[in-house]
Amino acid sequence: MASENVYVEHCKGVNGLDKVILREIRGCSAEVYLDGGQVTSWKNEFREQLLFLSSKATFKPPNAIRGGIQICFPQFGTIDSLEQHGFARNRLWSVDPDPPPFPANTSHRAFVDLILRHSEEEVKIWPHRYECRLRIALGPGGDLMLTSRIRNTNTDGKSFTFTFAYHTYFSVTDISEVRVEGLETLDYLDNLKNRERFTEQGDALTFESEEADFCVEKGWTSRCCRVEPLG
Ligand SMILES: O=P(O)(O)OC[C@H]1O[C@@H](O)[C@H](O)[C@@H](O)[C@@H]1O
Repeated sequence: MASENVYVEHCKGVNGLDKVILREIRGCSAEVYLDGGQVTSWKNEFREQLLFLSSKATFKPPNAIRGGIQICFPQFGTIDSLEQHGFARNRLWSVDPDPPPFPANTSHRAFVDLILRHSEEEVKIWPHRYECRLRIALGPGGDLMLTSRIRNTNTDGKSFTFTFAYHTYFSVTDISEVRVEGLETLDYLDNLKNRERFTEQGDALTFESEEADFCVEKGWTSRCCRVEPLG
């Protein structure tokens, strides 16, 4: 094991890409690729996989890894002129060797802090300098926490706007049993119907088939949902 402790292991994953494995004593774990700063696996104490990772995921940078939790920054979806979901998911993040400590009252030992900074090449397509920090922590009970912080490092004091998303692919065995609560009665844009606007009328979002792709709008945030068959 090429690791420094049992909670955090730095090793190589598919195609020799750098990967970090987080483990907690009850058996839960998470895997994070530095490519995309992406969580690709999250298992509970029974070693059950909670995230979906496509069998078609190529693990060939700079292509985004299809599945897990993709980081969409500085643009979510096609809201603006950049490529869909921005470029952070195509970039190689680095590990912060000296991360700020957790607040004293927590007992987190399985965590990794990642950093992504602008590249001069990127500034040509998105003219801003930034530092994006992402802390991925696996709690003692197996809960997974992602905390992100974006810092504007433009030297000319220019502000910028961005959109951000944790684009999460959950693994579900029977889509007809899934209910998403808290978003009902909101408008949604159906991507399978040319982004036509509808209002969900039920007491929860449910899915009638494995073909669904929509974006729910709530205030200044939007949540997208796409259902695809395993594979
Ligand atoms: O294929 P991409 O760029 O990784 O995007 C994945 C999905 O992202 C979702 O946000 C969209 O609603 C889907 O339409 C899209 O397929």
